[in-house]
Amino acid sequence: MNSYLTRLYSMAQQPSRRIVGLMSGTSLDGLDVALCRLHGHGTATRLELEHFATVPYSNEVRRRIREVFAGGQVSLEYLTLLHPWLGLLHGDMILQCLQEWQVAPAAVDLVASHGQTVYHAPQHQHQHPDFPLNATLQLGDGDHVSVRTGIITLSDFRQKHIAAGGEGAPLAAYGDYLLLSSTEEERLLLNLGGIANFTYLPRAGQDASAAFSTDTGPGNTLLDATVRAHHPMLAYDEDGRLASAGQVHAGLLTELLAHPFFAAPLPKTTGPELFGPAYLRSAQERSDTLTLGLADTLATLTELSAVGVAQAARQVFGSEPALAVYASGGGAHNPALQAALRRQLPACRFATTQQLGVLPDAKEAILFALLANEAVAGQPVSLGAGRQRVPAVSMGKISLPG
Ligand SMILES: Nc1ncnc2c1ncn2[C@@H]1O[C@H](COP(=O)(O)OP(=O)(O)OP(=O)(O)O)[C@@H](O)[C@H]1O
Ligand SMILES: CC(=O)N[C@H]1[C@@H]2OC[C@@H](O2)[C@@H](O)[C@@H]1O[C@H](C)C(=O)O
Repeated sequence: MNSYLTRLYSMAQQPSRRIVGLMSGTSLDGLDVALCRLHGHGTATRLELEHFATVPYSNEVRRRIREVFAGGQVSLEYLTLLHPWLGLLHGDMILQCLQEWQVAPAAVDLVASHGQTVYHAPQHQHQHPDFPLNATLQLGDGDHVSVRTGIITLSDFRQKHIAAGGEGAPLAAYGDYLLLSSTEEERLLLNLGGIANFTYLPRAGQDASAAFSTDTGPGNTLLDATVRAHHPMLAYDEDGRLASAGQVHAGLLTELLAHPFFAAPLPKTTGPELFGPAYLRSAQERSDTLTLGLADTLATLTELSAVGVAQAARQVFGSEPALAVYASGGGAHNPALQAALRRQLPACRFATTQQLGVLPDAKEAILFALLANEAVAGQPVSLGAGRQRVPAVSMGKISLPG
């Protein structure tokens, strides 16, 4: 029998597994690397985060990803070359982290690699007549990660979710449900990444089918793109200082919110394919705000992200949602965005996932480690046939190093 399959089989029987979870998100800030020890599986899962780092992307790496990122017309050759190249880069970044943490690659059971989303195409967004289906594409080939690191690697998680009837995202519902449900309170886990999304968790032990995840609209992606356009040397508006000095422009906000995405029923997914520079420019033209100052534009985009979250919450929880909200993702570090969220959801209680023992920046990489643990040692996680088509499937393609 293939020795790697034997290894896979024996690790599935182990009481715990050491898994490196990876996430490279829509902000293109870098590769999140989370070395986790996962005990058990399913609702009995216990996770210890041993080490975490975000390995920053150089401007050159970001430039190469942007050649194909969320773009309409891209070079097929460039796309073909970038896929293995990113896999090798991610493999090297893993080895760099393990060396810094003094952990031998042989001591790691699995790598769980999300890869880099370069195009997300739910059917409601692409509406291509030839293809009545959801689709999504992540680059960073798993075989290259596996051969470069010598570690069995799971990758390309989102395809199974689509094959089983979902939109390929958000996948956070699985991890949030297994790790962060509480018997004491219902919770909203709010990821403030390039795209904002939340997971609703009923009280643990209640009807799991009520749990679901949905995107809500832009998080940081438009903020970052606008800052970069004005200050090419800046990656984002640190601590929301620029936005805090501005005023929300009501006319621009109205035009931004006029997009049908915001009124669409939940759950839904989106990406920078929709919430990109063209979307912003169109709203600026309609509201005659093309020459609006940077601070006021950023203040308005910050309010847009918060209103997107609030509108989605109101679609489910009524006009005055009064939930315990736990933020994660880079936007959790943005005081201007946090203030806008409190304005938009005054009856909610806000904290970060740090209060639940989960590092806000590590949560997405941890999710993929957990999904790999379920694929190898668990059973398909069933949240029931509730609001979100949350298919009970194992996810991830397995790459063997040899
Ligand atoms: N101190 C800060 N002040 C303001 N914004 C911040 C701060 N730190 C991080 N951010 C924002 O968070 C972003 C990175 O967040 P994160 O890593 O969660 O995004 P991502 O995972 O790439 O996105 P997605 O979840 O959509 O894939 C940065 O690009 C920036 O916009
Ligand atoms: C296609 C894709 O990569 N979607 C991401 C993106 O980033 C945030 C939001 O949009 C979420 O839907 C998803 O990632 C998280 C990890 C998820 O699947 O839950």
